[in-house]
Amino acid sequence: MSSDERNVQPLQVEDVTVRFGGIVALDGVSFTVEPRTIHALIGPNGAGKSSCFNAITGIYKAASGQVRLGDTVLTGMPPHKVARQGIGRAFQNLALIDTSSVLDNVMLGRYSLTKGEFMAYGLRAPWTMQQERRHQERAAEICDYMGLAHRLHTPAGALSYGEQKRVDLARALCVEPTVLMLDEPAAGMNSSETALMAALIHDLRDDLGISILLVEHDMSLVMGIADRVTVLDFGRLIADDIPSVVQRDPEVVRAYLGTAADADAATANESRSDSGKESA
Ligand SMILES: Nc1ncnc2c1ncn2[C@@H]1O[C@H](COP(=O)(O)OP(=O)(O)OP(=O)(O)O)[C@@H](O)[C@H]1O
Repeated sequence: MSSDERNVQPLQVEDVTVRFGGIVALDGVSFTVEPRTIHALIGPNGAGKSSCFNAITGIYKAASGQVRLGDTVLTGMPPHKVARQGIGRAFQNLALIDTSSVLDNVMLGRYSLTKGEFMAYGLRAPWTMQQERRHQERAAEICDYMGLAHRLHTPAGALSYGEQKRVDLARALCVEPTVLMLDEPAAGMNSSETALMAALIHDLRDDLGISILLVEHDMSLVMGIADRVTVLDFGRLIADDIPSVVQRDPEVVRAYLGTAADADAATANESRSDSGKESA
């Protein structure tokens, strides 16, 4: 699957705040995903990464601020319209239909592009049949690129975890994205599977010439492939730079080590109180 010279625009997150009642999940966050870069969004648990992804894709409503793709304001659009602007998203928790074939699962990704044509499909107008064939051919081409050509008609539930991850990615690619958003692509993978995923993300960027925004907890993956890293902590942006600078940023080190130190302290406290119980 070669690059089709997509017009890739910067994705700009501008002063975005997301609230849930009294909780500020995202607090005036701004950063830019430059065209054709691999951009990582990291932070400890509860930092606001998923809220940021959901605000970009229209699942959460921002209390203030806006998200733009080039000159197009995405804020306020429903998720399927955001997808139609060229924002593809793969999910951490695979949401595949186990009993449907790989091709049918991937075709679901085409929905946002074909929305509005379904009435005509129902009436089986000749031009819609041609359209559907074209969509299926494109979905099959994307599956081929993802190494799934021999699995097109296999039920998704019969695939290995690694293959299912690739089906989910193929589905995200079906909206012909200029920005591909990946939510913990290496979650649940061992080190060799993670290395393969890193190579795949690199190839996607290079072959398609698209931008990639990923949330990932695996720091070796992030630092190995990202051109730029944005770090969130308690909903605030604490760093936004190239990986080598972010790694040495004292506030980032504190955010991560602080979490680890707190966890150690909590464990130590628990074992202290447990031993206290035993001796009581
Ligand atoms: N739908 C929701 N309703 C209420 N609070 C929410 C909701 N979604 C997120 N939050 C809260 O917003 C804050 C940020 O959560 P978010 O899931 O965005 O963080 P995260 O960085 O993605 O965390 P993790 O790495 O654990 O997935 C947390 O305090 C969380 O409890």
